[in-house]
Amino acid sequence: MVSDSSSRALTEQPKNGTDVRNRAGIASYTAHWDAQSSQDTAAHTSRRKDHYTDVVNGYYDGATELYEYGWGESFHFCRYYKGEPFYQAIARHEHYLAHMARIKKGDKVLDVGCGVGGPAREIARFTDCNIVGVNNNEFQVLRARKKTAKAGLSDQVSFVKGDFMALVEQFGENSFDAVYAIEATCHAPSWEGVYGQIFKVLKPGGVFGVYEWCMSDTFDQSNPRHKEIQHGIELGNGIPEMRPIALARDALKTVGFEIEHEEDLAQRDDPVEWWFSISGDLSKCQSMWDFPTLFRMTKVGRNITGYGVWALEKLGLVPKGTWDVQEALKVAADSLVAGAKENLFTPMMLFVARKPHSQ
Ligand SMILES: CC(C)=CCC[C@@H](C)[C@H]1CC[C@H]2C3=C(CC[C@]12C)[C@@]1(C)CC[C@H](O)C[C@@H]1CC3
Repeated sequence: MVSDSSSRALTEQPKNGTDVRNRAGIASYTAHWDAQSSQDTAAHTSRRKDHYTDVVNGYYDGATELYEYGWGESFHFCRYYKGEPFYQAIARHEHYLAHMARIKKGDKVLDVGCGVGGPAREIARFTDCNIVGVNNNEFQVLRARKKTAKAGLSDQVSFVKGDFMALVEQFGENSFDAVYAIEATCHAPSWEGVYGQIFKVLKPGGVFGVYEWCMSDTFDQSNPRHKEIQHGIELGNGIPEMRPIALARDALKTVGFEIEHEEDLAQRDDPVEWWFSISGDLSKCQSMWDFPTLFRMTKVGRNITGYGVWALEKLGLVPKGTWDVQEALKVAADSLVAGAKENLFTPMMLFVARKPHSQ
């Protein structure tokens, strides 16, 4: 059973016609970091973790429409096979997680940090399960509900505005057959905090599957180049603190999970790298349908988007600060590609973890 508070949230009516975004939050988003990675200290990190809701909401209030424009409705990366079109690969990555988390027909599943619901809709169709998506960004929750209604899936997939650091309060203990998170729990101030909540809302014997964003084992905080890449990934992606793989593994174990499988999917010997679609290299285009997605990341494509956002902001058609977030997204793309090439970062550290039956 879900708790009263979540039932209330599930029946909340969208505020039609109202822009729920926090404009001041968007305008001040980049101020959570010192612009120079060398000057961004432990005190900055600690402040971002204390104010993670403002950091993450400031980012997504500004970035969501840009994401949809540049990437679609599933806000994550994926592996690619040769000749595989972009959206097919994105969906396959979601199917793979559903398969690894053993999600089956009729299961009650929680999607932690569900974005605008692209993965939830796809996994619901793929497995015939029922999904609740939780997300602390109201703008995304409203968009997720709208898109889901349009897809005719509202009976199967619903969305709750809520904090992933307080899932028990929202849903009650032992509520879900399975939980998954796709490139979302890196926004949490601590992995122990969010994984601990996930552990509690899972039924005993239930599985948690996650694609985690991590710095790799070769990452060295004291190396200025590594720190520069880490800083760019944080600032460009609304992440209070980028942490190493070992910390995610330890956090899962500390809160009580048994890790059944782990694999950094970025380390597979893929002929098409996961980061090709943000590299701006048109020669890597896998299908003609992917041309628009790839073109947006070329120098010309980036400039067109940049001027477009600048003009929209001047005309008051997008909130003030959206241009800054768009600039931060360029930093994101460059830092992610650098992190991948230098083997310092993965967006697809897969963990499949089970809550013991005895709990
Ligand atoms: C932030 C986290 C944890 C996950 C999101 C991963 C990706 C979906 C995004 C990471 C960088 C983003 C960029 C864009 C779309 C979404 C990402 C790939 C753009 C392509 C959106 C359009 C802009 O003009 C350029 C962006 C570059 C970065």
